[in-house]
Amino acid sequence: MRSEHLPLFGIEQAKNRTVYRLFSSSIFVCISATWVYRMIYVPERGDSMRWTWILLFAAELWFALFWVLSQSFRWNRVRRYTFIDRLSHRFEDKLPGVDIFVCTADPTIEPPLMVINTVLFLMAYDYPPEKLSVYLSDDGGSVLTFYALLEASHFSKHWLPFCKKFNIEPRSPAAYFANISDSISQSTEFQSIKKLYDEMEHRIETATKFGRVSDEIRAQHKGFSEWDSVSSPRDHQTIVQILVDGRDPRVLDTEGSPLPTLAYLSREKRPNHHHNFKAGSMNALIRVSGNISNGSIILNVDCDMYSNNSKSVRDALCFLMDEEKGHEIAYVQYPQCFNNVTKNDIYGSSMRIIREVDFPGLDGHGGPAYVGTGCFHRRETLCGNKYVEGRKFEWKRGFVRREGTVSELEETSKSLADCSYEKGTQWGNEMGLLYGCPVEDVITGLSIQCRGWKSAFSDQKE
Ligand SMILES: O=c1ccn([C@@H]2O[C@H](COP(=O)(O)OP(=O)(O)O[C@H]3O[C@H](CO)[C@@H](O)[C@H](O)[C@H]3O)[C@@H](O)[C@H]2O)c(=O)[nH]1
Ligand SMILES: [Mn+2]
Repeated sequence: MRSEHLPLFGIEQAKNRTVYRLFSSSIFVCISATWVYRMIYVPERGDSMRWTWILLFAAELWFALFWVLSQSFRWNRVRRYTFIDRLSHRFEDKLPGVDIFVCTADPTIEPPLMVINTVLFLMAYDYPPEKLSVYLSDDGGSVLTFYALLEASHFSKHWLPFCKKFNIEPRSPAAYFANISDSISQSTEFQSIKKLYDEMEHRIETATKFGRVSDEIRAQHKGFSEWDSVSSPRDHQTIVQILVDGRDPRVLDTEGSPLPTLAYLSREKRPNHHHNFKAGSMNALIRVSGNISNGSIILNVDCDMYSNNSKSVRDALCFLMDEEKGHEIAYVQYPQCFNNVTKNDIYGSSMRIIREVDFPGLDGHGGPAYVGTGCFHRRETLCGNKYVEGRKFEWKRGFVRREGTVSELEETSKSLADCSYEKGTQWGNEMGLLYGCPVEDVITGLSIQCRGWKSAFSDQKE
């Protein structure tokens, strides 16, 4: 086979599939045994226990139906693997633009320092920076979050070269500094980056503690003036600020490499207008990013996350860009893990079951649900496109830069995030994330699958 025909990803049976099937069958035998027991020992007519017995039997049948349905998608567990080197070899200069959305809603529950740690690992992804844009949506409309993001834009000029030079993982500064070996912590480069981080942390914590940003800091950026007219988090105009313009040849990190674009968005909020929670902010992000960078791939993460693999973007693209099967896949979902579960996971390992059993199983049947974070979408499919058999995506167009100065882009973006923009449109219904459901992510994923698309689950742990 010529190298351009080698697939970018493969699928294999998950490990221990037979063991799981044996386990599952043994449970089915036990369930059947309880039915036999219920049928043999039904109390006689007139016995007061008779109806209780029959009702219990009905409940057990109902439970068994639920159990059989859930086994049906656990039966064919699969595992996917990718060939990132083939992707780089064939597509390095045609890689698409990737727009990354981070959502935050409240500076007290979601401290600005945590939010910018998420932003910083995203900026440090191993991907051409001129094709990467990170957007922070702040539903809290908080000047503290904006200030922290401004600090992050300065710190990223040191952090990104550090990550690249030492090839570190994970690239969230807080997570990285929390698990450091003694040998690394002796190096001068480590000590100087740690010092910069600690100083930034101190400034952000101070501002957070006092709940305001000093006039001295306010003078550093024109964006702060937007807060002069903000009366409350639930009543303010749209704020769009591009903090790093990746197109600007003068904006470079300390090693002279370009930086990813970084933008802050706080959509308009009015007391009499329903804002539709995260789905509403995601839809505003889709439109605003479309006006600024218009990447054809969208990654969405919650503000309290980090990725443990800096190559995730490339990994996801192996699925979406594969010439043979990629055009069927609408989104690639990654698993979630939690750092703060108890040692023995007393919550019944439910997240482990999703990661190791349910999602690999769903992946063998057309793909997993979209769970709201760690998911790469195609912009087109998120905006309502239907799957058309035989239609392939054109990557050769690659990446088109938007024209216009930063202030022009900010100005034209504002109306896209206004309360009135969606009136009389299909946003929240046929386009973007769906409204009206507390799990907007799951129903959005299902509606994408109902339009004919498949999805993929990628879990790169070994
Ligand atoms: O009005 C809102 C409310 C929430 N969020 C953000 O949405 C994310 C998820 O909200 P959270 O309250 O943390 O919900 P969880 O239950 O922890 O999140 C899971 O479940 C949600 C609903 O299914 C998904 O949206 C999330 O991605 C998924 O991680 C967070 O980053 C929030 O900042 C907003 O941007 N605006
Ligand atoms: Mn959460």
